[in-house]
Formats: sequence, structure tokens, C-alpha cells
Amino acid sequence: MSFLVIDIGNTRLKWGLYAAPRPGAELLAHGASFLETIDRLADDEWARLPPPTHMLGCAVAGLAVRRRAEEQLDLWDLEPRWVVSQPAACGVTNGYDHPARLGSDRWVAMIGARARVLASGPPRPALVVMVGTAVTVDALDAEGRFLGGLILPGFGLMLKAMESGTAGLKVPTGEVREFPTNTSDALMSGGTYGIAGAIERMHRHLVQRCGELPVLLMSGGAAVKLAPETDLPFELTDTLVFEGLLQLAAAGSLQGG
Ligand SMILES: Nc1ncnc2c1ncn2[C@@H]1O[C@H](COP(=O)(O)OP(=O)(O)O)[C@@H](O)[C@H]1O
Ligand SMILES: CC(C)(COP(=O)(O)O)[C@@H](O)C(=O)NCCC(=O)O
Ligand SMILES: [K+]
Repeated sequence: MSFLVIDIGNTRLKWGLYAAPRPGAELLAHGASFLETIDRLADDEWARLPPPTHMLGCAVAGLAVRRRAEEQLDLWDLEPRWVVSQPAACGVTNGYDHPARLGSDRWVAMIGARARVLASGPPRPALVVMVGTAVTVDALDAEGRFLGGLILPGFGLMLKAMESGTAGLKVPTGEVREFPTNTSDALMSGGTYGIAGAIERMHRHLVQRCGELPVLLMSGGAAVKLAPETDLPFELTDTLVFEGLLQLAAAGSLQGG
């Protein structure tokens, strides 16, 4: 009974096919498609897969995109299931004022992060950073409580905003420099240090709150751009959301079929 996981962000749909709906299961195949191209999945990449028997996904890109993904899922005989952020699940409690309004990708990533922390030693706080269309920086204490998190624009959105809101700035392909001396480098460095600074700030808040160093987990399509500029020790991972979906599936009622 193979298990399909899907993570629909505002830029790309990421998917993975696992051998079973449980943590530690083998990842048989995976891929990522920009949202403009997801209508070809059933004819293309998914057509070559062994049929999954169950799926679980999270989707933050709106109902219309989710519907388009469900049309592709019609290729197989399975019921689409989508995560809604809960007040608590898999040992993580949701401190949001309105728990269901927390982005389901953030919720699922924190569940994946919590499982990683517990698998690697005694309970510790965790800082979960996802660098996608937006950047999110979410804090978990050593008991698995989600304390709160930051949302800021990702690289693409920042540069687009600079371009559309000014007369003299064009989207650059600059380098990150400590003392930038041209517009392209100034924009690229400003965006990068803006994100890196937010991470460092939240890290400081979490150390102050919990009195111990958190595990720092970074993921998302643009995490590699940020990694060289992050002074704090971090783990880079592509599968945090997938791992959270496996945890949720194992804790839920998917095992029946
Ligand atoms: N193939 C790529 N080439 C360059 N940048 C990419 C690529 N894929 C993703 N990115 C960067 O990562 C961001 C999207 O990451 P992703 O994790 O797919 O976001 P989301 O979860 O919001 O869909 C883009 O804004 C872009 O900066
Ligand atoms: C913050 C997000 C836009 C991140 O989206 P992404 O960068 O993954 O496309 C998404 O998690 C979202 O729409 N969240 C709902 C609002 C919230 O979490 O408070
Ligand atoms: K995401």
C-alpha cells in the first residue's frame, strides 16, 4: 500500500511516493512541478508510478489550485485528503490564536521537525525555517509547543516588490556582499540578510524563552541560497513536510485499506 504525499506551495507542487504510510518508509519517487505545469502530471510523471493506495497533502495555494491537483489525482482510485491545522497532533500543540488559520504546510513541517528532534536525542526546542514563496520562521519549545512564528516575503517576492514599487530598480542577478557597491548586489544582499537576520532574531527569542539552544531546520526551494549566509548551525532538509505527513498518516486512520 504505497502512499502519496503532496505539498502545494504558492510556487511549486512537491510530491513524494512512499512505500507505506508510516515514518521511516522508503521514498520510492519524488518530484516538483511549478504550478503552471501541474495539469500535465497525470499524463507525464505520475503516469509512470505504481498506483498509490492512499494520499495525504497540504495545500496553501488556494482552492482552485487544489482542484487542479485533484483532477490529476483522478488518475488513481484514491480519496484526496488535505490537512487542516489542528489545535494538537502528533505531540505538537498549536499556539496560534486561531489554530486552523495556521498555514497547513507550517503545521505539518513542525510535526515533521518534532519527530526529527525526538528521534535524535532528548527533547529540545526547534526553529523551523521554510524558504519558499514566503519565508516562515516557526518556534517550537522542548515540549513540542508551537510558540509562534514569523512570515516574511521570500526572495522572489522581495525583488518583485522592489521592482514594481520603484522607478530605478530592476530585478538583478547580484551576489551577496558584506558591503555591496552596485544595485544588483545591494538588492541581493539586502534580501538575503533580511531573511538571515529574521532567523537570527527568532533564534535569539527562542533561546531567551527556553534557556537552551534549539535545533535549526531549514527547507524550501530557496533554502540553499540562504544556507551559506546563515551563521547558526543548521540542518538542511527537503523532506520536512513529507515527514510530517507520514507522522499524521500513521497517527490517523489511513491504515485500513
Ligand atoms: N528550479 C528553481 N530554480 C531557481 N529557484 C528556484 C527553483 N525552485 C524554487 N526556487 C526558489 O524557491 C522559491 C520557491 O520554493 P518552493 O519551496 O517551491 O516554494 P513554495 O513552497 O512556496 O511553492 C522560489 O521563489 C524560488 O526563489
Ligand atoms: C505563509 C504561507 C503563505 C507560506 O506559503 P509558501 O511560501 O509555502 O507558498 C502559507 O503558509 C499560508 O498561506 N499561511 C496561512 C497564514 C498563516 O500561516 O498565518
Ligand atoms: K512551502
